[in-house]
Amino acid sequence: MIRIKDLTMTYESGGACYDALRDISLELSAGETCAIIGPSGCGKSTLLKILAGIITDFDGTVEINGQPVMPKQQIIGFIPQNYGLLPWKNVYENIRLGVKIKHKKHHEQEEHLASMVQLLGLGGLEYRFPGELSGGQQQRVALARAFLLKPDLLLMDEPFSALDAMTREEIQNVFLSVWRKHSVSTILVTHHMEEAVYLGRKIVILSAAPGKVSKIVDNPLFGVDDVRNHKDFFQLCVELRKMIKEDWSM
Ligand SMILES: Nc1ncnc2c1ncn2[C@@H]1O[C@H](COP(=O)(O)OP(=O)(O)OP(=O)(O)O)[C@@H](O)[C@H]1O
Repeated sequence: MIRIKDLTMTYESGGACYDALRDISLELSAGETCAIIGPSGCGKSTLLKILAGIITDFDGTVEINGQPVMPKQQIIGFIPQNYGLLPWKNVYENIRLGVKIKHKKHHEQEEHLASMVQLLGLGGLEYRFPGELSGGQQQRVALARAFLLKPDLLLMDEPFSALDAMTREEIQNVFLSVWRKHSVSTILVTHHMEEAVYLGRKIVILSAAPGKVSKIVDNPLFGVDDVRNHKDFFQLCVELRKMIKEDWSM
């Protein structure tokens, strides 16, 4: 379980202090997915960095399975906005990196790695370096790395943003099928309402800066077969957009 209670995070820059996040409280059951949506600059990436253990200076409580965030002991998969690939390592090496760092048994991973490469459409690119890949291909490498790790918590910062519409839908489906197999607790940041409704069992709407929780929606459509073609899916997206428009204009 992920538990965030009264979280406030303040940045200091050029002698000025400002809150990036204020009084955030949120709970996520083990194996749940949560989509976070909020206006630019409201602190979404900051929240993920706190959960990843990259930012440690904050007020309030953040726990993963009853423990404070301890990246050395917990397996946390984090896909940042710039994908976090090492430019001097090829696709295979980048994908392996996470499990290598976590000292997982290597031979067990090899088969899994090969199927992940195929699943994410990276076949034939294994020996290319990140600088020789498109943005969408780099994003898929980052996804493969995170999926292979089978983390306790998966954090994704706009993970599908560089993909064209068709590939995006395909990879969202890949994500869901991997998630169904492993039930990884996942928090993803997105700017796309359809993506939030498709992938988030819970949808958290943050207000404009400093980010506060303005609404938590338990998504009744999460996991419904072929939901993108349901009229309820369109309806929920429209309702949430309306809610956001009112909230963000306040
Ligand atoms: N290292 C930093 N030092 C000072 N201020 C920062 C730092 N990182 C982010 N900020 C500021 O904190 C606020 C929240 O930033 P953050 O990147 O978390 O927002 P975001 O919601 O992810 O934005 P976007 O949707 O545009 O990616 C912004 O005002 C940003 O300028």
